[in-house]
Amino acid sequence: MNPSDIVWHPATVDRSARESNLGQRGVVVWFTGLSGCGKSTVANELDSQLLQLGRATTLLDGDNIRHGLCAPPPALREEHGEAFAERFGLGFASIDREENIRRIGNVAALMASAGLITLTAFVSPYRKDRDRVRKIVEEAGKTGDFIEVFVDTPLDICEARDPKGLYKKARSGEIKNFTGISDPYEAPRNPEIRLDGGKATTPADQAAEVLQKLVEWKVFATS
Ligand SMILES: Nc1ncnc2c1ncn2[C@@H]1O[C@H](COP(=O)(O)OS(=O)(=O)O)[C@@H](OP(=O)(O)O)[C@H]1O
Ligand SMILES: Nc1ncnc2c1ncn2[C@@H]1O[C@H](COP(=O)(O)OP(=O)(O)O)[C@@H](O)[C@H]1O
Repeated sequence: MNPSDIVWHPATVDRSARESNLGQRGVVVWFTGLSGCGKSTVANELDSQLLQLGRATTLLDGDNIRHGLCAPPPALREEHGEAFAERFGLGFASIDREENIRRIGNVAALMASAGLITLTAFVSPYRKDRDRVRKIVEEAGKTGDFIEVFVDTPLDICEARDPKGLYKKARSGEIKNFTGISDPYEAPRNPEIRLDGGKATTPADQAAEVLQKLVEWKVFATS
């Protein structure tokens, strides 16, 4: 197949019309960090705070997306067969994570193009993968549309929390390629926002810190 046979069709209703209808800019707020660092909790809290302010949002959470769009091979086998499951199912090898983030990065960019404040919560451990999403989102919109939020909670705190018992399994070798234990986490060098999970702050305060930046950066105005 020749890629040039697939031709972009310009939309009749453009992004700026959608954004002005909603009274906000479409952006991607990309939470990244170790398992258990607080990504989902803070992103959900931010989602609630934004809803209270009447903002149009959506939230894409790694755990949930891996139940559908990025399901693992065993979840696809019965419905689609072995070959399909092996080809399209995703685990946690670096190439699988790359495809996970590529798929979800494109989905997030589409949602931001629809004018939504798009919150995402993925471990997304590789800098290159996150930087690719930044590029996709900014090419679909403009510089400033991708807001990387590093939830910087030390590994020992994440491991002590271990809400799903995954660190315990990773330590015993039952789970392979576990981020922070047997797989790398490449911390962002210049995130737009860094939340210090090493100090005693509530998820509500952390979410409020992000919210304040969104207002400061004129994603929307508060009345
Ligand atoms: N090997 C390994 N490494 C990291 N995480 C693992 C692994 N196996 C399962 N889990 C669970 O899957 C959640 C991470 O999924 P993501 O899609 O966010 O991962 S990634 O961005 O593709 O790296 C992650 O969710 P969170 O704990 O919410 O971060 C874990 O619950
Ligand atoms: N700021 C915080 N202070 C204390 N505990 C927190 C904080 N943020 C999250 N938690 C707790 O840490 C655990 C892991 O949070 P979660 O949002 O599931 O992390 P992640 O999505 O990064 O895996 C949960 O039990 C949650 O209640």
